[in-house]
Amino acid sequence: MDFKEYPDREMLALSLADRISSQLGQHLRSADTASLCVPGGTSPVQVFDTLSGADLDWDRVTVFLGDERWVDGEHKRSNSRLLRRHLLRDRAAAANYIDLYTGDAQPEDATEGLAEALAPHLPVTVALLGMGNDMHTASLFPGGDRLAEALANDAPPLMAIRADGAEEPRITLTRPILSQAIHIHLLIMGPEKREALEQAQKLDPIEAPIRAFLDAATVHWAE
Ligand SMILES: O=C(O)[C@H](O)[C@@H](O)[C@H](O)[C@H](O)COP(=O)(O)O
Repeated sequence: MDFKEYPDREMLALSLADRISSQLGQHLRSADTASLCVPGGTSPVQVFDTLSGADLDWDRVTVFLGDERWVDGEHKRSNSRLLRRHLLRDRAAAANYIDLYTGDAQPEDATEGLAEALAPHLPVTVALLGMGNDMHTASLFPGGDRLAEALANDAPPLMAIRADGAEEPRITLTRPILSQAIHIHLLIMGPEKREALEQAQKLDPIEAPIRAFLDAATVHWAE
């Protein structure tokens, strides 16, 4: 695990957005397309705002979330809503966006179709992850009803998951898809998350799902 500490959140956002756009740009030098998987939640807003203005061939980049809350795209808890407001605008408005919320009654109904839609964009070029204080990442929650299946090496690319820590049913990319990303970044801010990260390093993924990605990740932290 590579740990980077920044003097403040603004520096973190600028530097991480620059790193992500450089890695996508570098990939596009030798490939026709690139893919970017991003988290929802609240932490990535500043990174998204900066990244949306990056000078990239965005029309060759496919963007999707690592997980989505099973709510309508206009709901205030929708991660897609956050993305449309902060990432998929300015230059990044030209990106190809795969929305994980399909409008199906249950996330289970959407997993197969989405797996087909994502397949041409794998492996993920850059995966940006977030983490909750309970050490979940994407919607891989400790105690999640299908967590063990989602962490297995043979997990399907996406799964529906329900957990006490999640307010609504979720759809999430699973361990194999996220861990096979070419570049993995973890964005965390504040002392509680730093403590949670230290704790996670001592635990198994079934107790601390973020643990499954730490060896390959660059962690970006600011107070
Ligand atoms: O939909 C979600 O909730 C996420 O994708 C989730 O994995 C998130 O990244 C963490 O919960 C951190 O969230 P915060 O940035 O809000 O702390």
